Amino acid sequence: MTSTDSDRARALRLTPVSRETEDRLVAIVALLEKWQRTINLIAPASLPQIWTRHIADSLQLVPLAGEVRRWVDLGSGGGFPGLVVAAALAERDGMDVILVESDTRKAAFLREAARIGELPVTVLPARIEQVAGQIAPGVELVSARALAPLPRLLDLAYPFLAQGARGLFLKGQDVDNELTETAKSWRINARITESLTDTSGRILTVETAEPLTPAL
Ligand SMILES: C[S@@+](CC[C@H](N)C(=O)[O-])C[C@H]1O[C@@H](n2cnc3c(N)ncnc32)[C@H](O)[C@@H]1O
Repeated sequence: MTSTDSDRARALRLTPVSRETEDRLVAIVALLEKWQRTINLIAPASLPQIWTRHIADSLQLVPLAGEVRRWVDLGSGGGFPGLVVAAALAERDGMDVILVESDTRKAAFLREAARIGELPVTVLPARIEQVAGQIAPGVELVSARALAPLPRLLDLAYPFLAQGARGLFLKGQDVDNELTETAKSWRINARITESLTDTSGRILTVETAEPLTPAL
C-alpha cells in the first residue's frame, strides 16, 4: 500500500462515501494531480495527503448542510470544498453547486473536473462581488475555505445570507478571535464545531448575520 492509498483509506474512514462517489473522487484526484504540474491548485506539500487534507476536509460539510439543493462555494480554487461536495451529492435530484472562482485557469480546471465526473456543477469564472447579487436568489447554503478573514468573508457571503442561506465556513483554530473581531461590525448567530480531519480546524456554521448599522 502506498502512502496515498493509506491516506485515502484514512480519509474514507473519517468521511465514508458510496462506491460511486469514491469513483468520482478518484477521477477528480487524478485530474488534479495532472493539472497540478502546471497550475498550483493546492499547496504542493499537501499533495501526498490530498485525501485527508482536502477531500475529507470538504466531505465533512455534507452532513452539516442538510437537504439543500442550491449550494454556492466562494473562491473554490482547486475545488475545495465545492467540487467535492458536488461529487458526494451528484445523485440528489435538482442539485446545483455553483463554484465562483476568479482565477480563469483554476475555473478551467473546475469545469473540466465537473465534465469528466458528470457533476451537478455550474462554474462562474468571476469575482464574487460581481455575481453574488444575481445568483443569490434561491441559494440555500454558502460555503468557503481559506478565502478571507471572517469580517471580509461575511461581506462576500452577505448577499446569500441576507436571502436566507446558511453559511458553512472551514476555518482555523483562530476562529474565536475572528468572531470577537466580527462582533464589532456584525450581529452574528453562529456555532463552531471541531474539524474531523484536522485537530486545529474549525467549522463555523452561520445561521444569520446582519451588519450593525453605524451610529449616526
Ligand atoms: C487560498 S485559495 C483557497 C481555494 C480553496 N477554497 C481551498 O481551500 O483549497 C482562495 C481562492 O479564492 C479565489 N478568490 C479570491 N478572492 C476572490 C473573489 N473576490 N472572487 C472570486 N474568487 C476569489 C482565489 O483565486 C483562490 O483560488
